[in-house]
Amino acid sequence: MTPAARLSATIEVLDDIIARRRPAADALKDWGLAHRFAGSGDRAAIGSLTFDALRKRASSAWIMGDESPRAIALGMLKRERNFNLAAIEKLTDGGRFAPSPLSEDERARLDTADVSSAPAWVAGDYPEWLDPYLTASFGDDRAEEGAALAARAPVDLRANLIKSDAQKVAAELAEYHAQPTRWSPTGVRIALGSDAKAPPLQSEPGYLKGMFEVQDEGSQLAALFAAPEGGKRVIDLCAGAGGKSLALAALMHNRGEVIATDSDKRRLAPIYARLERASAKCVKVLTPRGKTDVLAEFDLSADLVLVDAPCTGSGAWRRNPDAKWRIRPGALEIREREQAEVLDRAARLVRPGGRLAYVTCSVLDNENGAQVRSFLSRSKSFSVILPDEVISALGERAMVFGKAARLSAEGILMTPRTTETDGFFVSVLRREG
Ligand SMILES: C[S@@+](CC[C@H](N)C(=O)[O-])C[C@H]1O[C@@H](n2cnc3c(N)ncnc32)[C@H](O)[C@@H]1O
Repeated sequence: MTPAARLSATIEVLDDIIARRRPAADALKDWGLAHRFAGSGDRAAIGSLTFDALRKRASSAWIMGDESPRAIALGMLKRERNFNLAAIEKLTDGGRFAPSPLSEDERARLDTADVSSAPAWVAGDYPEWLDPYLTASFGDDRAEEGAALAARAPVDLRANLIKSDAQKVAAELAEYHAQPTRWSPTGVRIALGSDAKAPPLQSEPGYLKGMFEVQDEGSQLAALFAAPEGGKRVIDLCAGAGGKSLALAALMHNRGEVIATDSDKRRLAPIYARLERASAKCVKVLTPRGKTDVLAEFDLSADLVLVDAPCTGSGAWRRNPDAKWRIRPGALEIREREQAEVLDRAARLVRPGGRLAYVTCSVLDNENGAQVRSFLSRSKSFSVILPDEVISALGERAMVFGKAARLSAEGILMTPRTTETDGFFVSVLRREG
């Protein structure tokens, strides 16, 4: 396909996503099924154009004065891909399979419009209704924080300490210019090229041998800040596909036990293959069984309970940009209720003197600081471990990290703008002994 035909396809896919409120992955899959002539390179290119357009949806529509899929795609070429007017005209020359030529108005806007006078939710590319929530988290910095959440994310890997380390993984992936990350001692980062194409890492021998997993640096830091100790009992209450369980097991050097469970057995299913590949032998998976409490025997027994809570995922908008336009106020309320429930369940499992680490990949205070404050008002035997103490797990990097991240009375907030990670909140609480 020509670049112009790929742009036409992107507009078609965006139309499906926006008009029918469909998840981007479903719309892209259906487009591929209906256009079997498109090769894998075409699909990847259309996918990255679509995700770029979704990242910059509000600001692209703003500069074009139009919210149509065509306007969003054209605006994105200017905002995200830095195409000048001549380059965009070349893609819209009206040729076979190309989008129709630019109108006078489109030409003028692509030439001169910018977001300098736009409201914060436009400059920060997030839904208008979330503006008060992001103001609560970031105040006057919300447009810049939003813009950083609307940028592309690099690919982050976590070296599996059971089999390897960050230096070895970076050397193994030298062809992709992999570099150790700034904060996480287990992190390795690969920057994306200008076309946003990710390297096929899951076919790498090092991946197949369990040397590394794909995991954002912020998620790695959340596991590190939870400070699991070898030889102890750790419960990963919301284990999902096991990203944190694997990181915890590696930090514990496979000593002690990590009990991984989740309320949804379908989400847990991929954990088995991942544990096997990583040789994470200290992880025991407990599959939920109807109404039976599979953790009943563990009350007051855990040295550490990790709650990687169900959340809006607003901290991961860089990786999942259609989620930010699909989220609704009702969904935020549901997540808040689930978070409170899971925190209360976790509290019952923590032994006296043990710890509870509460983690979200959200930047909304309702899901973070407010949730912790509300938990503390219900659970008088817990108190927050000061963030300065928690981040000391970073050793000599802690001081600089403490200046970059937002530390509050409840915990630590990382964001793409401040720590160059996904948005993650971590609060570590101790039960009195
Ligand atoms: C953020 S995801 C977990 C991601 C996972 N820890 C990882 O690192 O890959 C949140 C998980 O919480 C689970 N969940 C939601 N409510 C729960 C509850 N009441 N008890 C246990 N798990 C719950 C969801 O099924 C989901 O898998």
